[in-house]
Amino acid sequence: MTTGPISNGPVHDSGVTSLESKFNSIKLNPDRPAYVPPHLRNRPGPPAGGPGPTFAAPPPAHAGYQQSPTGLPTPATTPPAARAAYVPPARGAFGAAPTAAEDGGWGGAPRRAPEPRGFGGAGGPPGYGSWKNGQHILGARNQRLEKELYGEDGDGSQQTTGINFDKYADIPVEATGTGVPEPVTEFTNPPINPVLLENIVYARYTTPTPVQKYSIPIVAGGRDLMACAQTGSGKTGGFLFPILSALYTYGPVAPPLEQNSYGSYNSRRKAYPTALILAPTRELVSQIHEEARKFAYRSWVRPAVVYGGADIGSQIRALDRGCDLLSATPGRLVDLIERGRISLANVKYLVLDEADRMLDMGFEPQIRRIVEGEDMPGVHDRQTLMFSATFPKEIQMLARSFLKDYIFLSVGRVGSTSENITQRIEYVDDHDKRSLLLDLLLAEQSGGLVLVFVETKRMADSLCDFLCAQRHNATSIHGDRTQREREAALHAFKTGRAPILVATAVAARGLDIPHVTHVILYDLPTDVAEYTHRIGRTGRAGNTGTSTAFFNRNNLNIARDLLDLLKDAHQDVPQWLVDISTERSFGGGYGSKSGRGRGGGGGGRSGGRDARVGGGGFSRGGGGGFGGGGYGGGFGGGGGGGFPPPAASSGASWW
Ligand SMILES: Nc1ncnc2c1ncn2[C@@H]1O[C@H](COP(=O)(O)OP(=O)(O)OP(=O)(O)O)[C@@H](O)[C@H]1O
Repeated sequence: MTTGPISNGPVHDSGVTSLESKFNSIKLNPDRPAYVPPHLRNRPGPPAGGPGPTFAAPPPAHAGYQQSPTGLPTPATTPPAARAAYVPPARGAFGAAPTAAEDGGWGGAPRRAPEPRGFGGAGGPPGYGSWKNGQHILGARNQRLEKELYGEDGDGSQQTTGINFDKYADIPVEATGTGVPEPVTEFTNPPINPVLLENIVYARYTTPTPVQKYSIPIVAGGRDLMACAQTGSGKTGGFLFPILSALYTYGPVAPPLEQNSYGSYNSRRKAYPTALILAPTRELVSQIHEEARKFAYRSWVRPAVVYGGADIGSQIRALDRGCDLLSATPGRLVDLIERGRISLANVKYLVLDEADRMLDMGFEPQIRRIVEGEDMPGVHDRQTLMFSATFPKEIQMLARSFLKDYIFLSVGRVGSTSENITQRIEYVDDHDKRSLLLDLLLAEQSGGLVLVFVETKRMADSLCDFLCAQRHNATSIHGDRTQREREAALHAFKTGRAPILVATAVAARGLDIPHVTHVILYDLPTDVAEYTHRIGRTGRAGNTGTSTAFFNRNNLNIARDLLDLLKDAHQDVPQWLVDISTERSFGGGYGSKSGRGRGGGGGGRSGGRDARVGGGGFSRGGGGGFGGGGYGGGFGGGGGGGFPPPAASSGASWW
């Protein structure tokens, strides 16, 4: 290597001097009414005092709660008797308890809930339940399916919680908005439906993470939610748990009349999901779908998934087998809506996962079309939930049009990274990056998987080729690879056949891959929020991990935000980064991507604070601009320099 990287260690004079000379030539220029849940709105007749839905007695096959031969934990939380005639408790935030959700009960006499799809009720295949005559009929246990969904103890297929999992409890949480309910402290009934509790036990979750503790009662109380919580801290459960719990309690919603006018489905059957989860990448929606399958086990709810690049015919056939909770990428969803295969008329729960990404320039028009331009119920007739680890203020402001009187939840310090990740920043010029990468791979001791992020598809290919030529088992994932190739690459990586994955931003968000111990940012993104998501592929669920970011003069625009983020996460900060950032601060010029800079939108780095709350608490020199205190402030002022979404995110093709 001709120029060694500058390490994070103590900075010697010579290092500073050489850096100064490096940068010398650089010009730094740059009392609410009782709540009626969405399911129950527009129902004729008051449900007051009516009996709640009952769970049918479980079939004998699983009544005894035998120890599963798969070695899965045996649910001890819910004795069978409790499930046999479960009546949901009166819930503070809800109005009267709902009546039994009998067939036809949702929308008045002419509407009729569909018969349990395909499976014929209690006699359905093991593992799949149904809803009949207002009763939730659990499917029998299915050992093969349990093994598939939950893995076996120690088989490495599932993310296990790490030594720092309990420390999540110490993370400060801020919930703002009106009438924030008390968080739950445990997975218990109430408020969680017993069917879901069993599946949570199968998944070996013992304690809810902070975002789950808050989201469960918030969503159960009928509220909209914007939740900002660190990467790997359980946001998926944060939306799946309360939604599935409600679906198990209240049962299916009858499709509109058009569907049933002939008493049976015609050949062009339409899916009417009750819950819709939108996420930016195919791999992420697949992952969410797999999580949904885990927690929908034995219930009446049929999760489904649609995403681009895969055979649409088989996705349509899968929709025909049931689609109550749909995970989708926006493009394929629009396609299926246009083909008349999916209607959003029954959507009661809308989730935007990675919401800031879903609402940036690349996706926002599609999202707006799906939410406002099709047949989805309006904002007051559905619950809308948004989740991300980062939430720039400008995106929060944009998001408001999709939400009603929402609660903003912030888990952890301002848009912060998890302290479970040891973050290193190395100064390295472009021509030395390959050499440093090889050094890092050689020094890799953990035996874990290494994820290497690059900025372009071409770079992903060429770096992967280079690593293979250097006898490293590497593979790559990016937007120019076919879906089959992408899936094969991910599989090879997960199983350790190719323990190095070179990826573009397509793998930056949401992916939860066990045993990723090191994330290397070979190229730094232009935006610190993206940095947060990329390094967040390690250090998940209380596990520890390391990230190494390669920094050079091309990354000056991110220097100050990076510095602040490292400090917030109590990381070692290289002195040269402090120097560069200081120089930048006084030199003026480089616009901050985050809105944290001068004249910024009054926001935190990645927007970990409720944009409705004025005062710009996390703003540095920011203009406030959101009403200056209290709620409901206007969206005036703000100044420039806030958060222009990264140019790169104006479309998906770059990844
Ligand atoms: N209560 C829990 N107990 C144990 N493990 C959990 C719990 N909740 C979630 N997990 C596990 O933690 C891991 C991370 O969860 P998840 O993928 O939902 O994180 P996330 O917050 O959505 O991350 P990202 O911001 O990257 O999307 C997953 O493997 C999940 O199975």
